[in-house]
Formats: sequence, C-alpha cells, structure tokens
Amino acid sequence: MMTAPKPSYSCACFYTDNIFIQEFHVHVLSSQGCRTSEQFRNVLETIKKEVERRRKLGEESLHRRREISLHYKPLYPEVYVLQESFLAAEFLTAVKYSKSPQANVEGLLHHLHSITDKRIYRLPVFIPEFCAKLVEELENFERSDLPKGRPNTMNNYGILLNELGFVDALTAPLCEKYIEPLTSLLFPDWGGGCLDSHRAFVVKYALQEDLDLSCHYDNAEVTLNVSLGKEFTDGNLYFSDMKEVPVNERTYAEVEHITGQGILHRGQHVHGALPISSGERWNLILWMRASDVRNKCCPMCDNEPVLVKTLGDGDGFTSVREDREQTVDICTLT
Ligand SMILES: O=C(O)CCC(=O)C(=O)O
Ligand SMILES: [Fe+2]
Repeated sequence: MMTAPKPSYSCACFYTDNIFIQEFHVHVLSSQGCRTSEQFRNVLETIKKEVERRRKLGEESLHRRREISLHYKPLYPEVYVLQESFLAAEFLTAVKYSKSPQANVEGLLHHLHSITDKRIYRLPVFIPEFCAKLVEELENFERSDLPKGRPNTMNNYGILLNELGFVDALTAPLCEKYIEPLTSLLFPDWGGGCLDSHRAFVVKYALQEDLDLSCHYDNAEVTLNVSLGKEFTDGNLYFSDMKEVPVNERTYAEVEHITGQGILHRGQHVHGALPISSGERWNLILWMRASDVRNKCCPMCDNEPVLVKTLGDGDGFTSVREDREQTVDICTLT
C-alpha cells in the first residue's frame, strides 16, 4: 500500500497572533489596540505585511529549497551528515547513560549542569572544530546570491537549515538518536519522549546587524540552543519563567555561551538574548515538537489548534483523520 507524503499543518493562530512589532519589541495579537491612530495604522500595516508573509512562507520556502539544491555547491559536504566524531565525549556519555535500562533523571543530572532550579540544562554537544566548520559552511552560503529564508521576524540574519538540506542526515538523526533519550528523562511532561518533528535554524548577531533578541517563547515543546562561536562579547541568554507566570512575579537567570555547549529548555520558558557588544555570535537552534502535546493545545495560542494545511514543513501538528484519508486516496488510485 502506498502512502502519500504526510501533509503539514500550522495552527490558524499563526495567521493572526503573536506578530512581532520591531518598533516596540513586542508581540501582539491582531485584536490588540494602540494609543494613537498613527501608531495603530503603522501596527496594522506591519500586521498585514506579516500575515501576507506567513501565508506565502511554505511555498517560498519550497522554492528556495529547490534553487539551493540545484545551484549551491557546499564548501564542506561532510558537515551535512552527522558523525559521532562531531559530538563531544560528555554528550555521548550522557546519551549512552540515558539509553541504559537503569537510566533515571537523577542519574542523568550527574552528566549535565543544571542552571538554577528552572529546568534549564547545559551540556557540551559538539566539538569546537565542528562548530567552526559549520559556521564556515554557512558563511559560504551567505556569500552566494541564492535566496535565503530567515528564521522569523525577530531574526533577520539567521539561516533556515532545512532549506540547505541539513535535516535528513544531520539534525533529524541528532534529535532522534541523541537528544530524545535525554529529553525523555528531562521533560517527559512536555513531550520530551515523543518528539516527532523539529525546526532547525541558526541565529546570527553582529554589530551592523541584529544585536539582541527580544523576550519570547518558542513554537516548540523543547528547545536546544548550541553556541557555535565565533568570537564576541556579551550577548548572554536570559531566562525568566514559564509563560503563564505573571510578569511581576518573574525572576531572571542569565546564561553564558560556551562554544560547542548546548542549553536545553522548555519551549514555553520565556527567554531572550542580551545585545552583543563586539564580534559575531552564531547559535544553532532546534525547536523540537511533539504532535501528541501540540495537537491538544497549540503552544502559541493556548487553544486547541485549528489546523490549516500548509506547504513545506508546517509547525509539527498532525491530523489523524486527514492522514487516514490521504492513505485511502492513494490506494484507490493504485
Ligand atoms: O539568540 C539566541 O541564542 C536565542 C535564540 C532563540 O531563543 C530562538 O531563536 O528561539
Ligand atoms: Fe527562543
């Protein structure tokens, strides 16, 4: 029996809510108002443009992917295929422990560094040589005149790794074989044991470009953020609390970047990044999704998702009913 490729879905709130207004460094819902009519008009215009951009996102991404696969010549083809030699020894030990029959969270915590009591964990992930090569590869791509998809409206200089072909042989096996054993112990209550898709991108900060990242939560159940270098000062991450904690009750913890080391946190943990004051900062971000969790409650609007079929990768929602219909259609044809 043949099955068609699985359709992708976003929640309808992607086309109405959580739109970042650069001028005020805030995310707004389409229904929120402003103080002056001029502000309101500007905000409306920004929202209109952003909604338009989001609607075309899937199609444009597929177009870029095709162009890149036809015309881009990688500098280091080997960085697209995960090898254990890219991974830090401490990471491999933590993964091995997590896969062992006696593994439990207390035991795993001996292999990680807990940052405060906020369920934020640091551990070495990549060896520095791999980080340097990956950044060089991405710089090479940046120099090409091929089209580039940016991660989101808060980040204008990062790169979407799926468009370059990094998912199948690098980030997917990294998530499935190495990260999930850890997250299933650390975040079982957030789908850490049933992560089934992810969005992979790099963020880049430099003096004439983006310097910092406003406070936000991710469209993810669990996030891994790995520092890739290069040389920079400041730019620490900061974490407050889960998004449901009232703003006046939130406390903040700052987290430094160390090349090759990753920070694992819950996607709904509110966080941001302070401005760098010199150099260039690159980080690999994996927004990992669990359809079991998000199918019940969309992490961006906190409602049961209203599924909208999208081109491209979608946001990790699945539809049991549609998938069944999809299989039936093809069977009828063959
Ligand atoms: O700047 C960073 O390293 C954080 C990036 C981040 O939080 C995100 O893209 O979701
Ligand atoms: Fe984030």
